[in-house]
Amino acid sequence: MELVHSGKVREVYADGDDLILVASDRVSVYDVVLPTPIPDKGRILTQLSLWWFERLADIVPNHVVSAADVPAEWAGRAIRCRRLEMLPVECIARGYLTGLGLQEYRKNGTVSGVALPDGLTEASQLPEPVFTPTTKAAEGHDEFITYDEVASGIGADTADRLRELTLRIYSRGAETAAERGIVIADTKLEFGRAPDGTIVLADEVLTPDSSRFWPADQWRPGQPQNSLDKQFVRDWSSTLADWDRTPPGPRIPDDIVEATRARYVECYERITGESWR
Ligand SMILES: CCOC(=O)Cn1cc(-c2ncnc(N)c2C#N)cn1
Repeated sequence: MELVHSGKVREVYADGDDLILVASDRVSVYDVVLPTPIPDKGRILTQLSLWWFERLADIVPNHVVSAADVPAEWAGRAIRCRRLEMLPVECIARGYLTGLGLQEYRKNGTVSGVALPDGLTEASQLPEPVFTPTTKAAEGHDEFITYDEVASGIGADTADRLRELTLRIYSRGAETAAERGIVIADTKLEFGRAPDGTIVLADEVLTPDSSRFWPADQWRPGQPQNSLDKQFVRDWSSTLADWDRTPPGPRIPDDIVEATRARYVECYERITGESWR
């Protein structure tokens, strides 16, 4: 099995015509992968992705071949996927304004070329979810691109399909999560094209690594929101006077590791309604 990509929190292997996506227990904050694993994080987020893939199958086909037919050492945290021709667009849907989207809005009043109402602030809910695609930058941060730039790159029909699918998947996810007391503020999806031209949902879907998960009962527009999953690590890391937020970063204390693991279990249990075994 050949390693074809090693990311911050995931590896991708080639196995014949398939790929194996392997989620690690690594956690990344402020774009730095910290050296201490969060036990079960990879398994929890993989099982959450699989739960969403199943429930989104009426909207879009997905790349999952098998969650069982993977090497034993990766059991539960790897997915065998069909190899697609990946579309070079990070398909982001935003229901709330924060992060780079808020920065863009404060500069231009738009995000990815989409005009937004005046007077929005940190964590404002948008009148309706917005498709704000970015490029897949090889290095550094992804760059916002407009819908027209997407269309000129991959064709208007495909761009339209990606926007429609991204917004429908986000809305389904956000509505489902809201019923469970979780705000999914935004999410990043990736799609590929199957040999017959079908657009297929790939990558991971609606996880706390690909999306912002906020506790709904603490939502207060006008201030940065607590991350449901990463806040303990963020708060702890911000108390470190002697860490300049460059790799490798300091070891995470046991209590923060355990509290963070518990939050990933909570995300899984609240979204799926199933207890984590
Ligand atoms: C240099 C960047 O490399 C990666 O991101 C690796 N990567 C490839 C894929 C992928 N390639 C085909 N078919 C797929 N189904 C998928 C998925 N998911 C995902 N990440």
